[in-house]
Amino acid sequence: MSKQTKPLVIKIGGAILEKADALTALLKVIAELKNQPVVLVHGGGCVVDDMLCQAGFATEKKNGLRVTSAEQMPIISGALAGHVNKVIVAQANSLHLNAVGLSLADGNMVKCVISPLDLGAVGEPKASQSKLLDNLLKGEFLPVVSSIGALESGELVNVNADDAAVVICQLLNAELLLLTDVNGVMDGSGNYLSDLTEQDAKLLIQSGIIHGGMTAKVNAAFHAANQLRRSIAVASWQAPEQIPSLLSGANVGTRIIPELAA
Ligand SMILES: Nc1ncnc2c1ncn2[C@@H]1O[C@H](COP(=O)(O)OP(=O)(O)O)[C@@H](O)[C@H]1O
Ligand SMILES: CC(=O)N[C@@H](CCC(=O)OP(=O)(O)O)C(=O)O
Repeated sequence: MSKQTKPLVIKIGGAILEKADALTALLKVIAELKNQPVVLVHGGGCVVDDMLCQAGFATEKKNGLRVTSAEQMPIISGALAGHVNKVIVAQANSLHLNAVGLSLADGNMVKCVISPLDLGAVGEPKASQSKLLDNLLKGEFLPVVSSIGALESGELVNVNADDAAVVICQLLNAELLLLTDVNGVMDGSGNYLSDLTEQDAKLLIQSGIIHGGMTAKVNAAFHAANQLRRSIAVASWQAPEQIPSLLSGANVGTRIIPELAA
């Protein structure tokens, strides 16, 4: 692995686990990315929905973000940092990817504060220390990171997985791919947009054309794009063979365009 190669953070939504062979297909593409350090950040919202429902909890979301009570945290952390994380790690290791499962709090990578959006035990993540990831990447491991974080006080918090991917990208000054179950962001006619500015995104969110989990994703992507001053791709995990061309700048999915401050 070249020390100069910028790491690539790939975020996958939980729905990939519900589509037979989709995760394996993506992992095979990752295995073929030569000399490219990769960190996989995953969600699992649909698994959390199922587990909360089985435990008798109702699911409430605001703009795609789960309102999280302290009583729900054992189930949510068990689903994301436990079940989903270990399924991905085991599958990656069956393809000899040298995967290691982590959460945001491991190695003090990320510190969280309670989100100001009145969502309960939901964390707003801040990049802290990259040493653990630097060492894992140097050792040619594949870090697989869940979106469970912790407050300075030690309490666990639930972090939206797109926000988790953005903070890991900031931590490593990495490239970021947000892979989801659709080909990108759609406009009001159902056409995929090849690029999206923040001004247009605000209008699409106000009119409800961008809604639910896509709102959280687009907001997270602008946060990253504006801070890193480069575009961020939102594309589908259903076509992982497109990842190499996406990395070389091909028009795949929707590019989230940064506001270029004067
Ligand atoms: N304008 C839009 N364009 C594309 N998808 C949208 C849009 N608005 C809402 N969505 C929904 O957002 C979903 C992706 O968000 P989410 O379910 O949170 O994905 P992930 O789990 O990959 O983070 C899509 O499956 C789609 O149903
Ligand atoms: C605060 C918040 O919304 N947390 C998310 C974390 C998982 C997630 O984001 O999963 P996807 O990427 O599959 O949507 C949740 O509880 O669903």
